[in-house]
Amino acid sequence: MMDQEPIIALERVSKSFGQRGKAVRAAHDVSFALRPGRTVALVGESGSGKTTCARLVMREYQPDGGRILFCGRDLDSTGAVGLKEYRRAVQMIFQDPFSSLNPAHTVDFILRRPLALGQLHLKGRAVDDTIADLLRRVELDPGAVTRKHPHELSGGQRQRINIARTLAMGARVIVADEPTSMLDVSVRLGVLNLLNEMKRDLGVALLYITHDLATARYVADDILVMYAGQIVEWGDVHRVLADPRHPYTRLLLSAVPDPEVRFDNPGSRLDPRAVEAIRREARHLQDRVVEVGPNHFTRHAA
Ligand SMILES: Nc1ncnc2c1ncn2[C@@H]1O[C@H](COP(=O)(O)OP(=O)(O)OP(=O)(O)O)[C@@H](O)[C@H]1O
Repeated sequence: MMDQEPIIALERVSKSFGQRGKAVRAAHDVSFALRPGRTVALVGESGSGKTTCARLVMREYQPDGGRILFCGRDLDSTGAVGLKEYRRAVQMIFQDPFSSLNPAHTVDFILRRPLALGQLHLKGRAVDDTIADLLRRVELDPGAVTRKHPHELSGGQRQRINIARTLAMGARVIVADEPTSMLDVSVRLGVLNLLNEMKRDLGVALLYITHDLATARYVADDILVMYAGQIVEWGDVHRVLADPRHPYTRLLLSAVPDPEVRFDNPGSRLDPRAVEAIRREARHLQDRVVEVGPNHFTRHAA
C-alpha cells in the first residue's frame, strides 16, 4: 500500500539556543513526516530535544536551518494565508489539562469560540449541534458538561475537552506532549484510546511526545528516538522496541521500569557504570543514525 502524502514534513531542521560558543543544539538535522491516520512517537530522556521539536512543528520557534513542508509546500513560501491555514490545521494538547483551559469560561464557550473563528458557515442551532457532536465524540455527555467550568471537571474530562477543542479548530495534525502524564492512572488509557480513534476515524496525524515507551508502543505506528538533539533511530514502533539497534534506544528500554527518572540519576536504579558505558557508546554513534523497518521519513542514514 502506498503511503499517504505527509501533511507536515520536517527536512533537516535545526534549532540552537544561546550564543555562539555556548550554544545548545536543541534540535540538529531533524527530519520526519506526519501522515494522515498515522501516529509518530517522539521519545527520549529529559533534555533530548522533544519539546523543541514540538515547538518547531507548532511554529512557535523558527528553525535556524532546514525547512518545514506543509502539504508539500515550503511553509516559508506560503505567505500569511498559508501560515494561517497551518496554524488552524496544527493543534497542540498539553501535558497539564488544568492550566490549558481558561477557568473563567464554560465548556460551551471553550468550544464555541474556535467554531465561530474557523467554521463561519455554522449558524445558530448548527453550532449547538456541532458542540454536542464534538462532546459525544470525546465520550462526554453534552447535557452534563456543556455549562460547566473547567474546575468542575476531572483531569481526564478536561483533557477530553482539550481534544474536542483541537477538533473544533479543524485540526489535521495534533501534537500531544505527554498528554496523560498528569492524569490519574485509571483514566490514562481512555485518553490514549481517544487519540487512537481520532487517528483512525478522522485521519488525524499525531505527533505523540513522551519518555514512556509503554504508551508509545500503545499509540504509535512509528517511533523516533531522540538523543542530544538528534534522531538516532526510527522505524516501525514494534520493530524498534523489539530489536533496538542504537545503544541509546537500548538504554531507554533498560530504564523502562522508572521512566520518570533520568538515567544518570542515582534513583534510576541502573548500574552507573553500565549507564556510562552505554552513554559512551551512544556518543560515539551519535552521528550514525539507525533506521529500522520501512522508511516513513525523508532522511536517510548517514
Ligand atoms: N528556550 C530555550 N532557551 C535555552 N535553552 C533551551 C530552550 N529550550 C530548550 N533549551 C535547551 O535545549 C535542550 C532540549 O530541551 P527540550 O526542552 O527540547 O528537551 P525535552 O526532551 O523536551 O525535555 P523535557 O522532557 O524535560 O521537556 C535542553 O538542553 C534545554 O535546556
